[in-house]
Amino acid sequence: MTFLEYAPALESTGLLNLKEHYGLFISGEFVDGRGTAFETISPATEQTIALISSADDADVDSAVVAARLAYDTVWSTMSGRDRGKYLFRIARLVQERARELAVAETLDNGKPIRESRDVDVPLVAAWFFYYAGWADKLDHAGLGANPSSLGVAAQVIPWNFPLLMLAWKIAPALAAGNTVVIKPAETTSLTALLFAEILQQADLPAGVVNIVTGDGATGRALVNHPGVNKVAFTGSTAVGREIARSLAGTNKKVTLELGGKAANIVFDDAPIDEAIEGIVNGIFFNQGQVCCAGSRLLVQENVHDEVVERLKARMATLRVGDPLDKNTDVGAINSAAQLARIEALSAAGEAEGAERWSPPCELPQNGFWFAPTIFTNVSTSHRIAREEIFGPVLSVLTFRTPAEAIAKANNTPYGLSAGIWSDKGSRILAVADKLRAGVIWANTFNKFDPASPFGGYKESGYGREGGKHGLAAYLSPAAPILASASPAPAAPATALPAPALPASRRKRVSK
Ligand SMILES: NC(=O)C1=CN([C@@H]2O[C@H](COP(=O)(O)OP(=O)(O)OC[C@H]3O[C@@H](n4cnc5c(N)ncnc54)[C@H](O)[C@@H]3O)[C@@H](O)[C@H]2O)C=CC1
Ligand code: BAL
Repeated sequence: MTFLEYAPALESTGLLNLKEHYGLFISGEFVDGRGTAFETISPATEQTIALISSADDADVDSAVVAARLAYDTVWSTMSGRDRGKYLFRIARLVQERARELAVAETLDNGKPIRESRDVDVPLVAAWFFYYAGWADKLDHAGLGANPSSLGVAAQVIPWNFPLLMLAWKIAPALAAGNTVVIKPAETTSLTALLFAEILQQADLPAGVVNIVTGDGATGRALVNHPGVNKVAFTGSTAVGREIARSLAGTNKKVTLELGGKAANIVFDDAPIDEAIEGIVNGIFFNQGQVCCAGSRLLVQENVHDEVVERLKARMATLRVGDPLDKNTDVGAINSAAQLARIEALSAAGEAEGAERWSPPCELPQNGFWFAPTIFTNVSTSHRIAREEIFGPVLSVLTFRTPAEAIAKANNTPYGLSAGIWSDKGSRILAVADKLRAGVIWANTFNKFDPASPFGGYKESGYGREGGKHGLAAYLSPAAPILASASPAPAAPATALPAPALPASRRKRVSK
């Protein structure tokens, strides 16, 4: 079924006016890609929404050339204050088109509309507002006076938060004075292309942001393009590792935000009602397709039975189904491939002896669905306790002492996030101090704020996004010019004048 046949069902929303075919966004215009176009479908129905262009190597090259030209001629020479005005304008336009963006995101990704509407899209606007404020304050980014932008940033993003990850990448890059070529994930390119329309509405100078759609081959061509100065990637640890390897020995600055296997630690003195909500939010938000999901529940042994019983009762209230229904709690899995991964790991959990439970729920016939699932009797050696499932599947382990909780929480190759639930602030601080995780929530989970740095240790990647750390990832310190004790030799009379450098790249002479 084509989108046009499917469209009447959406007309009731009165919001979406999608095209049948979306091109690449290069130098401020939509252009056809030279690769083979592909369909983007609704994971909740498997119906086609639109046809998306695919960028080949030549298209990627055009996008990088456009970004370089915009960097050299417009963006790196513009004042921070003026760059900030564009970011503010983008944030306002995101707010104006918020309902449309939320519906499109839910349609293309499968996440509940309640999340797109109340979390993803408001945070997108918040990210642009936040970094708009930074654009004329780069001297305070922690890199000394007059830090310089890097040049062209290549950004590759995943499908779990399509528009939000785009904002996490583009907003700090632009605020710092870089230009961008970004590649959305192949299953969720739609909202990036609606965002391109917003860039046109905002009159952002051509080439400052370019969007190339396609699969992993497009991403590979982009990150390896010699005209790129900075690479920012969010996605699987396997691809992150490949990117790190392929960029070793180049002078590209790299940030990688990869997988996770977060421990959500519940002590026996925790506020249990709040903890149950935090556990549910930690693993069922966005169907658990979240790199920082609280996928391992570590619960103190003496409250294990009570917590599991209350958790199951709460899970039985979750509504699974149509993501466009505002009462839905758990939507569709993003793709058939992701569903297959979740099913395979869950089957491995059962085969290894863990006890599996899901509330009774009727799943839709078409589309990609997985019921909220909890595994008890899990041991640390089980695959479901070690590997990222990236689905609505919780593995429950127990501990007796804080030391055991810390040891189990850190017993993972990942180090992205963790949660601690306890009534005692001193205990929370003492445990947090020993957890090897980049983000630690206390008596809450899955809270995001643009001012707060986000990123991991170990196989969860390196670098931080958000806050001034996220800004610094797109800057380099001004090169110091050392004052000489003896006077500098006079320039020969015939010397040519030095070429004028853009203001942001001029070096400061130390006093
Ligand atoms: N950290 C996170 O937020 C995410 C983690 N994942 C994890 O990865 C698993 C697999 O999901 P996938 O969609 O296959 O992730 P992936 O890492 O293959 O895809 C993420 C992005 O990277 C691009 N890509 C793929 N290969 C590339 C390459 N060689 N060079 C440059 N870009 C490339 C993709 O087109 C997509 O835009 C999931 O089950 C989950 O465990 C997936 C998505 C997001
Ligand atoms: N990649 C940042 C949001 C998440 O998946 O946890």
